[in-house]
Amino acid sequence: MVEKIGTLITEEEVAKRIEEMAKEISEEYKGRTLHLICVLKGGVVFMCDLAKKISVPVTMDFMAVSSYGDEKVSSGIVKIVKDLDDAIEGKDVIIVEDIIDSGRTLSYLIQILKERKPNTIKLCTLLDKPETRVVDVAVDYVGFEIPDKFVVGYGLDYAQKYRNLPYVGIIEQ
Ligand SMILES: O=P(O)(O)OC[C@H]1O[C@H](OP(=O)(O)OP(=O)(O)O)[C@H](O)[C@@H]1O
Ligand code: HPA
Ligand SMILES: [Mg+2]
Repeated sequence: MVEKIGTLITEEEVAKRIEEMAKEISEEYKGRTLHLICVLKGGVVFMCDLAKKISVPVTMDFMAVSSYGDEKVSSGIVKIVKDLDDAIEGKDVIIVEDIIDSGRTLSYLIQILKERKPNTIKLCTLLDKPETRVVDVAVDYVGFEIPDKFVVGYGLDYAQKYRNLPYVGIIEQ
């Protein structure tokens, strides 16, 4: 089935906002090395574009979690599919996500990663859907607040499709 996709945030708007976020992060982490943790798969497109605009030294690691499967509603269970390769003890970490929706994924991740004793740990997400929050999470960097709509593109999927769209879209039923 081919869904019809409407545009919510254009490619240009995303690029502009990512530049602003990268500038803010670069200023805050001046003189330090920043360890970016990408939450796969959704976070990968955003993290690549964000990292390219950050001016302080950056290292990267990747973690894969899954709670949505092929559905539009979270199963409520966050499953680690791939853990980090490297220790984060003493590092200045930012967890990079495509979206915070119920909050379950980031709340779970921050909890388990704090136990590994990073020097600092912050959260960064391209999209935030505040209306659908089930678990409270303090996010440090937010690209855009969006309404309660299932979105795709820029890393976000529906049944694994549409991650490569260069903009954020909404599936029109
Ligand atoms: O705030 P939440 O309700 O937890 O939703 C946000 C999470 O859900 C999606 O990932 P998903 O589990 O679908 O895996 P994916 O990144 O591989 O698509 C998205 O990429 C976030 O990681
Ligand atoms: O709106 C969404 N779209 C795609 N994946 C998601 N995972 C949580 N919310 C969403
Ligand atoms: Mg997903």
